[in-house]
Amino acid sequence: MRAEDTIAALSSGALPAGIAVLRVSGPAARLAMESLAGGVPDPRRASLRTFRDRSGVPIDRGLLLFFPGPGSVSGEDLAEFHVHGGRAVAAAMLAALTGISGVRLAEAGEFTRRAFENGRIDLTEAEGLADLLAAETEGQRARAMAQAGGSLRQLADAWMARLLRARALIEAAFDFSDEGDVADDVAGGVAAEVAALAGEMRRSLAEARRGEIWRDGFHVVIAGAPNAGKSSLLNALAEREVAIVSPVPGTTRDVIETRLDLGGVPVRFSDTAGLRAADDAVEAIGVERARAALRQADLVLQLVAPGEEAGELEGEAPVLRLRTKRDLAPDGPPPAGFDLALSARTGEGIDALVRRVADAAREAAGDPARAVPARLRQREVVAGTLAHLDAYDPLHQPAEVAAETLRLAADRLGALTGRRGVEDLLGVIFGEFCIGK
Ligand SMILES: Nc1nc2c(c(=O)[nH]1)N(C=O)[C@@H](CNc1ccc(C(=O)N[C@@H](CCC(=O)O)C(=O)O)cc1)CN2
Ligand SMILES: Nc1nc2c(ncn2[C@@H]2O[C@H](COP(=O)(O)OP(=O)(O)OP(=O)(O)O)[C@@H](O)[C@H]2O)c(=O)[nH]1
Ligand SMILES: [Mg+2]
Repeated sequence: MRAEDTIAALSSGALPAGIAVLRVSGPAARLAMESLAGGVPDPRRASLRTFRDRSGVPIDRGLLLFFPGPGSVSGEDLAEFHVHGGRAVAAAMLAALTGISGVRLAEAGEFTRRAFENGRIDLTEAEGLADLLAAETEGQRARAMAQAGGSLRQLADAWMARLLRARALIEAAFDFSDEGDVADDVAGGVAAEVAALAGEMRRSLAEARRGEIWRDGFHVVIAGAPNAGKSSLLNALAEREVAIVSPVPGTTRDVIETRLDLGGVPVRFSDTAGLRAADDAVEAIGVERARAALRQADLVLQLVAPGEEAGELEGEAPVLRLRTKRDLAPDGPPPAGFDLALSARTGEGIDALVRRVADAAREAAGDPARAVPARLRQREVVAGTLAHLDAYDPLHQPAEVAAETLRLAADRLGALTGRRGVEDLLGVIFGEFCIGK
């Protein structure tokens, strides 16, 4: 990537569409506007123009916007061509734009990458933008919007400020001491502050699963003996035939997943193979997968058919015990030892179950706007910083070693916002975007 390149792309979605937006960012953006529209409009004012190819033949009539750098979203001169959203229109516009010397097609995420490289946004905000584009539920949108707006950056900046202050105190005490030593009272005060900061980071990491739930979904695993009615329940929840249902025990082998939006929280339901000592080799693999799913679950629905006993389950997730096929004994008393009775056939109890799961998911996910290091990348940075902070022991370490430990911690923490040590990761982070973003 070269910053002197000007990049162009279709930034709006699949064609055909009502309108297509083509964006051009970089030093040749003005030239592009002059070449296609015959001039540069006033900044940030929509202007109706005829766009022409290099021979002067009209391509379309549309709106042109100019966002001068460095105040634009990318931090560079940025032009937007809003045209009719036909395939041939967009293709002709892109051909005309890339025909201009110095203008080429953008790669995935390259506009956002430039915003990062020009200091308009930090890495956590770029990751928040990626989440915003991927958001499917209301809670996901709210969470991503907060992070794109800087919630996690502010947390990272506050941590960094405390760390830098601790370093400054140590370095100053260093400079003023005769023996190159740090007085015990200064060292002790800094150690207390570093321990407090480490405690806060540890609590934040402990909440990381909440952020992951907003991003990936609250994971509900449907488990139980063969024929308990697991796949029937999955289909009832999904309101379509996702999984094969049959009277043959051992029908399901793969883990079959369906995603629902429950009150704004993304929830993943996994139907699994019936748990038993399987003779069939393929079924045994399925049972192993079911066990693995149980270990990953946030909540387990343990299904038990009438006349059967609830067995022991693997994993540590909370369990809701459900008596299935309620229609076979509709007038019996509520079964003892069960949270709910339901019937996939009549639908009885399904709404109550959905409410229970939605409450559990909401409770586990917490406040969507709360800033937590949710992504693996973010968690690794915080855990790595924490490892340095935990190693800090100025009362027992030589002063230079202690000071170096804090320097390493700050270096590591800098990677959270991307100010340091992230060069090799940039391709991974921005490659996740679509072209035109
Ligand atoms: N057409 C279009 N819609 C869009 C975007 C865009 O780039 N183009 N956005 C892209 O993601 C989002 C909006 N975000 C934007 C943020 C800042 C500026 C901007 O030009 N800021 C200038 C001027 C501010 C002002 O006039 O108050 C600045 O910061 O100096 C534009 C869009 C969503 N919708
Ligand atoms: N009467 C009645 N039958 C049901 C109900 N739910 C499931 N069944 C029947 O029970 C049998 C097994 O249902 P499945 O949903 O395939 O059971 P499963 O737990 O997925 O079974 P495996 O995949 O083999 O572990 C099928 O014949 C279903 O039609 C129900 O609510 N009422
Ligand atoms: Mg099944």
